[in-house]
Amino acid sequence: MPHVFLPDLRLHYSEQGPKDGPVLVLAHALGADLSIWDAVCARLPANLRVIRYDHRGHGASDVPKAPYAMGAMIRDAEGLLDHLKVKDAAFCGLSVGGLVAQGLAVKRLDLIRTLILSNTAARIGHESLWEKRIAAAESSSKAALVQETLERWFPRQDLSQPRIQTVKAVLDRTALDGWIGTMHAIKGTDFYTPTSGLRLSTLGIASSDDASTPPDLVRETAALVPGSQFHLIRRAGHLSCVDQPEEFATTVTDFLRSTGHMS
Ligand SMILES: O=C(O)CC1=CCC(=O)O1
Repeated sequence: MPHVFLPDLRLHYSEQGPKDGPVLVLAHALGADLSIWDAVCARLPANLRVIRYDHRGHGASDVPKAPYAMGAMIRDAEGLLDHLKVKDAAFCGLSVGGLVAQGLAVKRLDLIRTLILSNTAARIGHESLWEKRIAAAESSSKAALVQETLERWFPRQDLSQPRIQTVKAVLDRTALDGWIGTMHAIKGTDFYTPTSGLRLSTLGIASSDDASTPPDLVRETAALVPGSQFHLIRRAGHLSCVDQPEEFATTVTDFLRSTGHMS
């Protein structure tokens, strides 16, 4: 799988579809990696060029020492798209990936033509929440961090289900520096004002059982961008792309067709 060599780290990414196809970029959640999109990617139209990447500190990207800044995470996405000479992409970010999506759209509107904000918000949680989570991650075991994350992301679900065990294996592999470093980036991020200034086609996707970024929060975030659309996925928790990949892929595809991003 390829890496792009950015000034301060190597970023891992993958591509599928024709090089001259309309581009969809997928950015994953905290502690995860690009594999959380596997089931969605298998259901996307073949004429899309789909680019996924691992945030710094995650997957097969390099793991700088914590803490990270949101500005650095946005620069990573910017560096990847510049390296691939991509313009006018649709950018779909889930949770912290959605923060990167908003920040990149604000910074480089030439790169992003269409925004998909999945299970995310202009601000995710309060500083005190992230301080508590960082302190807990620093003092307790990695197993405890993974377990409480799974319980929060997949509420009332049997965690032994194969698709959840696959996510668990990813979380188990994620470096603690990557996880904690990214929590610091989320803690300091509030995009309410910059996102309110965005003018581009935008879709918010929320899940009925997402306690981390509840439907009303996602709806309010998408509504910061005039003319935005909103879709609620039922029977899904924070990782809507894992819980309901068919509906996720259909929702994204229908939206991209409705905006003229793809045929
Ligand atoms: O861990 C959570 O509850 C939610 C979350 C925040 C950022 C992210 O990617 O997931």
